[in-house]
Order: sequence, then structure tokens, then C-alpha cells
Amino acid sequence: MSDETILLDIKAVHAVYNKTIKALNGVSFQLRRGEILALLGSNGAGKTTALKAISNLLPAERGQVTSGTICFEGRDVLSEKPADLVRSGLVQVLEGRHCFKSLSVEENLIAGGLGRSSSRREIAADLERIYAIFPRLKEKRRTSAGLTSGGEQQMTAIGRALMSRPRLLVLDEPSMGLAPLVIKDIFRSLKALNREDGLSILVAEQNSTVALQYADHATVIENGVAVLSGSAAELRSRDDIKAFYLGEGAAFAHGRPAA
Ligand SMILES: Nc1ncnc2c1ncn2[C@@H]1O[C@H](COP(=O)(O)OP(=O)(O)OP(=O)(O)O)[C@@H](O)[C@H]1O
Repeated sequence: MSDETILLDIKAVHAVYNKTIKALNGVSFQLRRGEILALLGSNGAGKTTALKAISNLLPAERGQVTSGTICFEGRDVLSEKPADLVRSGLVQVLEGRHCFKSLSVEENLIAGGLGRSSSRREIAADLERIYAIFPRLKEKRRTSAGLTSGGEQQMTAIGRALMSRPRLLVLDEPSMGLAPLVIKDIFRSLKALNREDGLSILVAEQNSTVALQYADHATVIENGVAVLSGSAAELRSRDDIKAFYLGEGAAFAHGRPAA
């Protein structure tokens, strides 16, 4: 495989909080251009920390990558400011569907495109593109985001990220606290974006069932280490993954290198 196919390359990353609390213990994985990669793992496995490291957001939480490398399209992520990473096409939707609650849905979306120097016509076209992906947002576009449902807030957060036209969209637990039908709706939209626009997606999920249904590949992390990587189809067929679906996450041995 040539380097051209690798969009994101995480190698042997160690990270700590407050200089002492170990959260990542040498995690390595790669995301290929144009794929959906699911990052799976139980509570506290290190998924959120890995995603924040990828967007260089750990210093804002008294966290730090102490060794290892993270490259996005060959750029050294750890030497870039988070805002510059967004401009370069790496955009993250943080856990908890953060919206500007007093702004309307449409104002939230427009805020996502502010970093780009776009004309009114381009912004209008981008909004229509988001509304085509998430028709419910069009219906709610004049409603304060804080008065919309959890699913609509998650769609707004994703739509706002899409307004900056990312090449890699990073999502932290988009299914959290949402009803199964809403989760399906969101993942279907993500899959359509991936297929039709070639958007690469990295999604951390505790809901392994839905993540493996829509992802191309998956990496399982436990105790800050990747313990298993493979195609989604391969992982779906494994008994230990089936056990993991049922919440028996301890099925993976800590420290075993990713396959
Ligand atoms: N801001 C922080 N300060 C100190 N320790 C933290 C902080 N955030 C996470 N940790 C610790 O780092 C480890 C990894 O946590 P992380 O949130 O990355 O796991 P996770 O896989 O995303 O879990 P979950 O699915 O429950 O969100 C855990 O031991 C956690 O307690």
C-alpha cells in the first residue's frame, strides 16, 4: 500500500493528563482515504483521548502526547494549531453534540463556515447541501438549537462541521443517548456523504453494532492500546466481538498488538 492511500497515520502514541494519568499507551492505527473507520472500545479505553490527540486538543485539557506521531495527509498534527487543522480539512464533532443553544439551527450551521472566505452564494449552496443530507434541519432552521431534539442537535453539530468542507470528519460517539431510529438516520447520512462525496470518516463509538454496520474498517482499543484491527465484516463475524457487542469488553487482552 502506498503512502498516498493513508489519510491519517497514528503511530505508537502515548498520552497523559495532568502529567501523570496515562490515557494512551502506544496506540497505532491508520485511516485510508475515502473510508469509514470505527474506533471501538469500552468505557475509559482511550477513544476520546485518541480523537482529541488527532485534533491536537489535548493541551486544552491539561493533556499531552508524550511520544509517538500523528500525521494527517503527511502533516505533523502535533505541531499545528487546532484551528489550522480545521482549515486543512480535519474537523471534529466533539462528544455531547455541542450547539450554540440560543442561535437558530441555521445560524449554527453558518457559524461552521465562518473560517472559510465564502460568498453569500457559496454559503447558501452549502446550507442547501446540508439540508439535503439532513432534511429535518431544514424544517427546524429557524428554531433555537437548544429547543430541538437530541437527534436534531447532533445533526446540527455534524452539519456545522460539514460547512467547513472537511476531507476527514472525526466524530465522538454520535449515537450517545439517541433513539435507535435517529441513530440509523444519522449513520445513513454519514454513509451517503462517504459514498457520494468521498468524505473520510473516523467515528468513535460504544455502539459497536451500528458502527460495524456502516464502517469499512474498525480498530478496537483497550487501555490505550489498539488490540485488534480489521475489516468491519471480519470483526462482525468474530465471537469475541459479538461478546463485546453485549458489553463484555474485557474479552480483549490488554497490550496485544493490533493485527
Ligand atoms: N480530562 C481528563 N483528565 C484526566 N483524566 C482523563 C481526562 N479525560 C479522560 N481521562 C482518563 O483517560 C482515560 C481514557 O479516557 P477516554 O475518555 O479517552 O476514554 P473513552 O474510550 O473515550 O471512554 P468513554 O467511551 O467512556 O468516553 C480514562 O482513564 C479517563 O479517566
